[in-house]
Amino acid sequence: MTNDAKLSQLWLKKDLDRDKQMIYRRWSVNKSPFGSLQRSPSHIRSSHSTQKKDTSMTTITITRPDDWHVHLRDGDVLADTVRDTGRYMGRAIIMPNLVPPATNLDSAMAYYERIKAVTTTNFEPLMVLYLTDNTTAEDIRAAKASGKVVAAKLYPAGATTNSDSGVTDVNNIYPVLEAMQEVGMLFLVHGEVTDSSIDIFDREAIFIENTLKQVVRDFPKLKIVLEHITTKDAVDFVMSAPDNVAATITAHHLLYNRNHMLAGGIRPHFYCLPILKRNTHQQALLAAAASGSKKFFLGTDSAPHAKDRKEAACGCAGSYTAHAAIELYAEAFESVNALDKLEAFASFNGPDFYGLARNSDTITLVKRSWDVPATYPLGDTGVVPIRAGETIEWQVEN
Ligand SMILES: NC(=O)N[C@@H](CC(=O)O)C(=O)O
Ligand SMILES: [Zn+2]
Ligand SMILES: [Zn+2]
Repeated sequence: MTNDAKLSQLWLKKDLDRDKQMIYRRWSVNKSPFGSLQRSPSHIRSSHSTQKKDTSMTTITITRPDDWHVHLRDGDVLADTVRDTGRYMGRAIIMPNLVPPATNLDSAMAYYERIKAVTTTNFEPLMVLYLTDNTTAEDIRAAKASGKVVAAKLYPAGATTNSDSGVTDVNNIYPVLEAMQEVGMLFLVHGEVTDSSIDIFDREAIFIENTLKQVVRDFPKLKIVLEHITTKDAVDFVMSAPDNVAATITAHHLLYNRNHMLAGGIRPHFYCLPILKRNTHQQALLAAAASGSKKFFLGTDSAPHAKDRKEAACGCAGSYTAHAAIELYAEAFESVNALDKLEAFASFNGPDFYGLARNSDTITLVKRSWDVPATYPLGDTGVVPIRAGETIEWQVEN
């Protein structure tokens, strides 16, 4: 083939791709009951420019999202994490695994006040109690009555970062779960067994079999969120469970699998718990998120650790995504042609499951590549975010 012929084939392919995109866009505008997908007028687009990506003004406007699982940490890093999450998230479920953890109404409310003190937007933190073997039904009732604490979290003792004072046996908290079911407080679950003889890649699936199925059976009215699911097993379980069972999915588990973490060198910033699984599980998570099922919603599990605590002989578990949460989810949904499902996942399914009102205003995402910094400030240290030194394809308009 001559060079010219090759070139014209290339252009033809580009045009076909563009046609496909236009069809998709039209379909989205017509079919999506939520959100709108628009393109800027053609006269401000350059036609065959190599900058197509930068000048192509595909935009999506969606109801303001919430983050149903985030770690803001405490102390001098709080201003940094709250700034990132509060940039456009309406609300967030604030994980209580501080040192020491927020185990009762007083410590949760003191934490709430520290967050509010550094909040500069309309962002509203939703508080969570950290369950221990010693949590009482009375702790639950008092927390619920405050109106500020909406959930309590099960960390199996030793399962993840700052889980040492977590629950050693789910049967120890049965009276607490009884009270939660009665007063309508959500039960959030880090779903992994802690038995050291169980392979780390199997810990979620075995937790579902050995513990979660039992709790779902014993508490039919308790609202349960299986947090940060990572396996097809979890997707199948949640899909077939009754309506009181739902799950959050992180952006990094939608975008990555264990090859990204382990092939060609070990990349500690992808190390989080539950650990990234093989790509078939990633595909199952993408399918679940893109299915439109109301059972799945946005929970970033953005979990910052200082750079030197991650890049270490024994690095901490947790990945930082709050700098670009909805932007990364947009990439993930776009990768499976499901941008029309992003709004329900990010902005409707969470509040609907929690029994809270949806946000009433909107944010706009623009398809425009930007460079992610190598680090973001985190108190007097820095955190290496997901995609550090690389690009992200979507940007939120200010
Ligand atoms: N996800 C993580 O890998 N880490 C979280 C804890 C958690 O959510 O399990 C953290 O607090 O760092
Ligand atoms: Zn967890
Ligand atoms: Zn978490």
